[in-house]
Amino acid sequence: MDVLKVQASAKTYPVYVEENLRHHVSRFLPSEYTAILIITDEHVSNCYLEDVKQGLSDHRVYTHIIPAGEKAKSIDIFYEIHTKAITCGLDRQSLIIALGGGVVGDAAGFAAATFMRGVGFIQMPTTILAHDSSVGGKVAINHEQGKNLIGSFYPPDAVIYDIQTLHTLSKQEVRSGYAELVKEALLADANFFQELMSQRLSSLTNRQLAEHLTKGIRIKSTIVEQDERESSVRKFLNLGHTLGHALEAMLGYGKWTHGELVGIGLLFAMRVSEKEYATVLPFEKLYTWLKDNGYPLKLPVLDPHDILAKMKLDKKAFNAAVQMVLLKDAGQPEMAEVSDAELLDFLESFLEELAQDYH
Ligand SMILES: NC(=O)c1ccc[n+]([C@@H]2O[C@H](COP(=O)([O-])OP(=O)(O)OC[C@H]3O[C@@H](n4cnc5c(N)ncnc54)[C@H](O)[C@@H]3O)[C@@H](O)[C@H]2O)c1
Ligand SMILES: O=C(O)C(=O)C[C@@H](O)[C@H](O)[C@H](O)COP(=O)(O)O
Ligand SMILES: [Zn+2]
Repeated sequence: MDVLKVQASAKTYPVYVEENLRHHVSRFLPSEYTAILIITDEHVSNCYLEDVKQGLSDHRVYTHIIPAGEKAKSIDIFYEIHTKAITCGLDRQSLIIALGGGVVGDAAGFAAATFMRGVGFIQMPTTILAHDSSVGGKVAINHEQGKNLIGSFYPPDAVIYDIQTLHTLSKQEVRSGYAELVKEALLADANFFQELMSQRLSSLTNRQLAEHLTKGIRIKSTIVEQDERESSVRKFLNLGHTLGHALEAMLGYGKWTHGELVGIGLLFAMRVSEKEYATVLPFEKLYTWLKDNGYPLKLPVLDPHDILAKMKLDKKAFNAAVQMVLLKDAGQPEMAEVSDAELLDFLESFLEELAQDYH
């Protein structure tokens, strides 16, 4: 089995990646817990909750099912998880397991970080995208006005990634997850980027998927180990997110997937980079790959001023100035401050380019 180790300041935690792990979770628990509360969503619970519970039959186990989708990263659901934890009698030696995609991981993780000021937490990702969200310790819920504005850094005790669960994902969710893999490739591994650009998502084999996920997790863990709390290089993992997050908040949480909008954000970051560094990036290659693989690229009509206002809520902003992750080349990210006037120009021409369908 592939077992990676991630070194955080508070602990080193294992990331297990293999098929069928959900049936044997007890084997992978890193310590004794007094009780376990599994948080999952309404889709994942139908497919996998029973399997996980059976593998934990030697423990006192409770479950709580939250709505599927981005709307569950809300203060109401967060409060609901706390209420459930209190009702079930969880104590400081108890464990919260997040069984699901990034939404469950982020919301349950933030509840675990705050319940009694922190209880045990294990990530059991069930989406491709969650190879990214389950590693690194970022946990959060959304504010109506902006993504992940209420959150914490709270590394898990372990990540148990049963990649057999990925077989039930919809095509849209496969696309969403691959956008984060493309982001990681663009940041750190130009060969991996080329490999992904020659991959049709509809013809992925299990082996290819496992290899891509392992490469993505390695890139992510290498970065977060250097800068857990995002004071320097971790900012690079936000490539494509300054615009992506702004659009998620503007278009209504959950209408588009996180990865779909990160895909558009990557294109925008490339265009800004090309202008800032007078360079040529593989914009056309990425655009064509996104299009060929069915990513939606047509945005509704949006006012660049409104987008800019949302971009300023980005957590990387400094003194009200937008800081973007740009690329000097594939594998060479840089942070740069981009002025409001420049951004308005870039946004206007980018939105026009997308509206004209580029080709
Ligand atoms: N914390 C981080 O570092 C980090 C990193 C990247 C993204 N995120 C966050 O992750 C979230 C997106 O995560 P996501 O894309 O996993 O979305 P998600 O959790 O909403 O899952 C997507 C959909 O797939 C369903 N689903 C999940 N697993 C399934 C399975 N195995 N089979 C069938 N259906 C399944 C879910 O019910 C949901 O409807 C966003 O909120 C984003 O901000 C966080
Ligand atoms: O782990 C990170 O750091 C990331 O930026 C990964 C992103 O893919 C992820 O979407 C993250 O939640 C964004 O963080 P935020 O701090 O911009 O909310
Ligand atoms: Zn992301």
